[in-house]
Parts: sequence; C-alpha cells; structure tokens
Amino acid sequence: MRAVSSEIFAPGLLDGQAALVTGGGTGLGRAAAAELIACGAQVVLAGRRAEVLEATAARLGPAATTATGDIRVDDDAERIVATVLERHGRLDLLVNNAGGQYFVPAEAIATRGWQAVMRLNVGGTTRMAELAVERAMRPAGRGTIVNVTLSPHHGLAGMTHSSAARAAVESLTRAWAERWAGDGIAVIAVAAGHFQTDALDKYPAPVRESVARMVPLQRLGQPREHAWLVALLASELGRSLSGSVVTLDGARDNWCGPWPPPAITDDGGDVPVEERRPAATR
Ligand SMILES: CCC/C=C/C(=O)SCCNC(=O)CCNC(=O)[C@H](O)C(C)(C)COP(=O)([O-])OP(=O)([O-])OC[C@H]1O[C@@H](n2cnc3c(N)ncnc32)[C@H](O)[C@@H]1OP(=O)([O-])[O-]
Ligand SMILES: NC(=O)C1=CN([C@@H]2O[C@H](COP(=O)(O)OP(=O)(O)OC[C@H]3O[C@@H](n4cnc5c(N)ncnc54)[C@H](OP(=O)(O)O)[C@@H]3O)[C@@H](O)[C@H]2O)C=CC1
Repeated sequence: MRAVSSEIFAPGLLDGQAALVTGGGTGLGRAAAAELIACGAQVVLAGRRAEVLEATAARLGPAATTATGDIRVDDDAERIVATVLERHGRLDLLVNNAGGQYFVPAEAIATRGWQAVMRLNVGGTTRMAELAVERAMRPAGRGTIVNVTLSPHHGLAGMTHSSAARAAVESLTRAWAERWAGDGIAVIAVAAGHFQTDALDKYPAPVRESVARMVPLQRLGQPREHAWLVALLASELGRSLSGSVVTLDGARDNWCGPWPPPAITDDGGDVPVEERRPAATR
C-alpha cells in the first residue's frame, strides 16, 4: 500500500527507480522528492545540513534517505553519488536542484560574489552531472538529469550573477544532451519562475512583497507544480525532451513591466493610441 499517491500521475509511474535530489531537504527539492516517492521512486536527499535532511526524510517516509555533503567539494560530491549506488545499486534520475544566489544590483557584485555563485550553480551542478554519468548512468546505459535553472531568461534584476550562471547551465544542458544521447542519458533543464518556498524569506521585504506582481499569472508558483514537472521529466516522456529547457513560470519570461507603463498614461490613467492615417496615404 502506498502511503501517499500522486494527485496526477498513474500509480507506479517510477516504480523501481532510484533518484538523487540535491537540495532535497527544503523547498522545491523537498516537493520534488515527495512527488517522485509518490510515483514509486526511492529518493536520496542531499544537502549540507544533516538535521534538515533528516527532518525531511522523516516526513517523507522510508523511501527517502539522506546523504550529507557540499556539492562544491569534490570528495563530498563523490561520496553522495557513492552513497546512492551503495544503497540502491542504481541511479536513474539526478535532480540538480541545489543552487542559489544573494540579492544585489548587477554593478555591486564583487568578484568573490561572482565566484561564489558560479562555483555553486555551475561548478556543483557540473560535477554532480559528471559523477552521475560516469559512475552510474553510462554503465547502466540509461539515466535522466534534470537541471533546475531560472526564469526570466533576460537577466533577473538583482540576481544577474545567477542569471548568468543558469544560462551557462542551460547551455551545458543542451551540450550534455547531445554528448550523452548515445549513452542513453537524457538531460533537461527546468527554468523555474518565482515559487512560494521558505527561501524567499531571505530576500529584502520589498522584493518579497512585489515578486508575485511580476508574474503575469499574478501568483507565485506552488512547489507541487514544479514537482509534477520533475516527475513528468523522470518518466519516459523526459527522454524525448532531452536537450530542452522547459520554462515553468506563469509567463514571467514574457513580462516587460507593468501595463500600462506609468510614464505613458494621461491624468485619467488612459493609454494614448496612435493616430490612424487616412486610408489613401497608408
Ligand atoms: C525572488 C524569486 C526568485 C528566487 C530565486 C531563488 O533562487 S530562491 C533560492 C535561494 N536559495 C539560496 O540562495 C540558497 C543558496 N545560496 C547560498 O548559499 C549563497 O547565496 C551563496 C551562493 C552566495 C553561497 O556561496 P558561499 O558560501 O561561497 O558564499 P559566502 O558567504 O562565502 O560569500 C562569498 C562572497 O559572495 C559575496 N556575498 C555572499 N553573500 C552576500 C550578500 N548577502 N551580500 C553581498 N555579498 C555577498 C561576497 O562577495 C562574499 O565574499 P566576502 O565578502 O565574504 O569576501
Ligand atoms: N524559489 C524560487 O522562486 C526559485 C528557486 N530556484 C532554484 O530552485 C532551487 C531550489 O530553490 P528553493 O527550494 O526555493 O531554495 P532553497 O534555498 O530552499 O534550496 C536550496 C537547497 O540547496 C541546498 N544547497 C545549497 N548549497 C548547497 C551546496 N553547496 N551543497 C549541497 N546542497 C546545497 C540547500 O541545503 P543546505 O543549505 O542544507 O545545503 C537547500 O536545501 C535553487 O537552485 C533555486 O535557486 C529557481 C527559481 C526560482
């Protein structure tokens, strides 16, 4: 008997699969892990804080176990992947979810800040992908890697270091998909918009309070929506989506600022319209 079943996927969609979710103790990673388990997978949650991982594993039940480590540190990354293989003898899905940045205007990003954000989001993601491929997926002739990136794609104000890092990951996603296709490995990026997770608490109050208004859907994404997409990509369909960047953002990528732009409205709030030329001169 399954403790919790998926709200939208058929029972047993991912039966027998072993997944590794980095950053699986919190937020989007925790939600993804819960959905993968609901679909039948065994999931290893990785992150730096053992107590956070243990609390999440206790919440998710026996299909969830933990591996503590820092994805930026090679020995830790190796140990995390080795733990999955010792425990399950396979690794079908890597969700490269651990990542992040701090809020800062582009012109104020210090060199060490660039390095920190690149090291986590590009370096850590790359090392985890390489290890998953070398140690588990290539030998098995099969596997899926989901890289969590960021929308909007045109440079998220206050997070431009992260936008650049995630652009690199999306570029790597396309290259890896091509390079590893012959090994039976699919690589997909999920460009997440703005989601309701505890991580938003760390941002300045005006950022937190305004973030949903920048989403054309006019609400934050719910972690379970992201989790459904991760589970879908872990299914057979994910294999044919290899090389894609799937944007899940309530149209945030298409947001060009509030409409009407305050500077162009008249005193009554109306938007000026273009004079129509007489028909003969059109
Ligand atoms: C809004 C909706 C969208 C949401 C998107 C999300 O992703 S939500 C998910 C969000 N979740 C997460 O973001 C979780 C993961 N994020 C993290 O762990 C950190 O943001 C990290 C990536 C910077 C960690 O890298 P690390 O441990 O290597 O960092 P470190 O502490 O050792 O600093 C190194 C350098 O970076 C610089 N610098 C750093 N902080 C600040 C700051 N506040 N101020 C100014 N500068 C700062 C500074 O130059 C520093 O050098 P210094 O001055 O010491 O010589
Ligand atoms: N919430 C949102 O609106 C959006 C989030 N994203 C991205 O989605 C992912 C998850 O975000 P969210 O859940 O909201 O935020 P969290 O801050 O809760 O998630 C980050 C997770 O990564 C882990 N982590 C961070 N650094 C490392 C490291 N060096 N090694 C191992 N684990 C690490 C953290 O655990 P620990 O500290 O214990 O290591 C934490 O569990 C992140 O990549 C984020 O940037 C993208 C777009 C929007």
